[in-house]
Amino acid sequence: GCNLQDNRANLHPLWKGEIDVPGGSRQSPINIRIRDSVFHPQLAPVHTQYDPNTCLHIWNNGYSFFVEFDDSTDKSIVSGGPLENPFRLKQFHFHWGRNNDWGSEHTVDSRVFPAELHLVHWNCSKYRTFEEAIMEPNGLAVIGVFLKIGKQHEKLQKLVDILPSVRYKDALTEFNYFDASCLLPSCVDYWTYSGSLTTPPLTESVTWIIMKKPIEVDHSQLAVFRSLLFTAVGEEEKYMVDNFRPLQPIMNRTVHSSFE
Ligand SMILES: COc1ccc(CNS(=O)(=O)c2ccc(S(N)(=O)=O)s2)cc1
Ligand SMILES: [Zn+2]
Repeated sequence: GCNLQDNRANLHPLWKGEIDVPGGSRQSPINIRIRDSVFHPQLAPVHTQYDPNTCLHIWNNGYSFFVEFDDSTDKSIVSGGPLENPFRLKQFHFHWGRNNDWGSEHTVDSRVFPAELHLVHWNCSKYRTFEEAIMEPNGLAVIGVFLKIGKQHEKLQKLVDILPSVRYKDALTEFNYFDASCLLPSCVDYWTYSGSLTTPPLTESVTWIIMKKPIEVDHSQLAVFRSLLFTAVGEEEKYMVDNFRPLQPIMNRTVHSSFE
């Protein structure tokens, strides 16, 4: 968006606070302009090795629902691509809209998708804990995967079926044996750039890896996402929808692609 947008536009409906980080030079999400991306032949495929037994639980944190993993060992990691060393999987979550016309955080040549998956990993070679890593410039690696409406995603259904048990903010339920690699597209092509968390604390600590190809889910699966609530038990119910951050200026960043 242009800089002339009035500052009301920068008050997020969800967080009620400023969502521009003063002095932020590498904020996310961004619009990926394919013709401006630079092919980097040295960018190897990203390699994920996820152990389904490291899956712990699922919880509603009031922004999205998070599936959290045991990150006390190197059992579930991502490596290769733009990463100098392996990063441990901490959690994955999604962003989606109130309808199928929008919902993703990143866009590709201004194309919006109905939802976007984020697989969050932290640099266990350089930092001791996830909480430490989120404050550091190369502390996190987040794989972004676009969702489009199509055939039912069979492996996702196990997750969709349990969502009613985390309908309210702060609800948590046990969730084990889930292989997160089933959420990755078969095509290995991706874009990568330096950015930030898209929710508070908005720290500029993320190496983003955005997969070129979306995965398909059917409309009824996404409809269940929209049945979740931002609000806790007893509060006036607000449906968890439109939990995406507006596009941020690219500033002087280059998006690299792993493909020509
Ligand atoms: C002090 O402890 C903590 C622990 C965790 C957080 C934020 N949670 S988080 O790091 O998992 C993410 C937030 C936003 C993400 S996105 N949409 O960019 O992938 S990931 C804050 C403070
Ligand atoms: Zn996210």
